[in-house]
Amino acid sequence: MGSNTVTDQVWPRTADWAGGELRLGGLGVRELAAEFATPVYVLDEDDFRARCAAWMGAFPDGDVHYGGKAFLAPAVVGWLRELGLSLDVCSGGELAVARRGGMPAERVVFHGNNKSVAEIRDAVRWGIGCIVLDSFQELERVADIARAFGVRQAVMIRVKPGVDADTHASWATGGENTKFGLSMASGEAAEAVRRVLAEPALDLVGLHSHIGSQIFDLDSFATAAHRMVGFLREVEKENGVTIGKLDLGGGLGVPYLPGEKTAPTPAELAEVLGAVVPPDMRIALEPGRSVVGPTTVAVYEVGTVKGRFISVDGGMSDNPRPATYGAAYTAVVASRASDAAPETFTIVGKHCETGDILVDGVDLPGDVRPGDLLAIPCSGAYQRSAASNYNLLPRPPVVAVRDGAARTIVRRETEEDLLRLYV
Ligand SMILES: Cc1ncc(COP(=O)(O)O)c(C=O)c1O
Ligand SMILES: N[C@@H](CCCC[NH3+])C(=O)O
Repeated sequence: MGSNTVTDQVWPRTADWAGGELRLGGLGVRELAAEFATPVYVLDEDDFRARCAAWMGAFPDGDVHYGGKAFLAPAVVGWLRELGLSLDVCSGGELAVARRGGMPAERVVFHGNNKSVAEIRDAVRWGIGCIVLDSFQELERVADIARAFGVRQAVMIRVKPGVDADTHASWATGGENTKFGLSMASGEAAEAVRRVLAEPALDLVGLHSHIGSQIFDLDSFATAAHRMVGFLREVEKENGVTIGKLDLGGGLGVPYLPGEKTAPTPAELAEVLGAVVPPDMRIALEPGRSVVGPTTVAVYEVGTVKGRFISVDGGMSDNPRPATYGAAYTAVVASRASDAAPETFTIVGKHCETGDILVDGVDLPGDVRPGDLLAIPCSGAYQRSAASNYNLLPRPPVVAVRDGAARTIVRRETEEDLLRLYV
């Protein structure tokens, strides 16, 4: 463990080491921690932009909608806008951030299995590009609201393609046994197509499916695409219409651990889909994790070392993934070099639960001590966006680094923020 190396795929593009210190975007973590305090999420903006560009390059004739649920901030919306991506939102809150970030309404798609009437009204009033219908009740609601505003609302229908992708059960959404979408197999989805086509206030622009998240197997995407293409052609024929767009959702996985299998690239996904989807069908994709996950490094300060337990200044409130899903991470001592022999440690947070573990077993220099900075890579997706105030910890900031400059894009919560809701 003499000198750290950043040769592995889990680190963002601009990560490097100087004298045992991790540098991101040209800035050392010690300097970042001194300026922004810890815990802090450091986002490599060049890496984010490069990942967006890779998606755009892989689907030059399609649409890339960033899955905002993975991580969203007005600054991120600005980058997406500039780079030509569209944006998926799944709540009124995400919609508000899209708006704050200046995303044109027509480039925003609204998802969710239970959008409220208020959310739908707000979206339609704003002129949202598309609403993805998830149930018959919602179909009626959106039609009523569009009629009331005197507009014809563009919609897609979310279809269950009947594909059980190989991933954590909580993240698999393409099978019959999921709350999302309408079943292709039972005829529900075909009935939804008929009802939308019969409704003058709705404009059916495409069909949508999303088989789940953190998926490495491109065959699952191919199978879903194959079923969706077949279904789309079938309903086109039955109804004598053309449905231009096939939105195949997000879900491409990323490696969290050194040496883990590499993730398929957007280009590889495009190649697989290109063999299944006819060229006259416009493809849309909704990558979230594969855009933002690897861009961000979580930096914590060690507070205590007790036997094999290293306690840091965050925990399950800023990263609920290990406690919720048993998600595995790696970590390094990022603030100094050490020649001490490695020992296996468990990195824990400061919450009142034994399950408050961030990294369950990682080799670190045996002389790790209070004041050291630990860096956990691949911390960009479903962490800050899923953070809570459990035990009334303020949620950490997200700092974007680029070319030797750092700027806060989400600030740290303060005690005042925590107290503001109490009446
Ligand atoms: C409809 C939809 N689109 C896109 C995504 C983004 O998925 P991921 O972050 O796995 O790419 C999700 C989340 O799984 C989703 O539910
Ligand atoms: N929250 C999950 C992903 C959920 C996918 C959202 N549609 C995770 O941490 O990996």
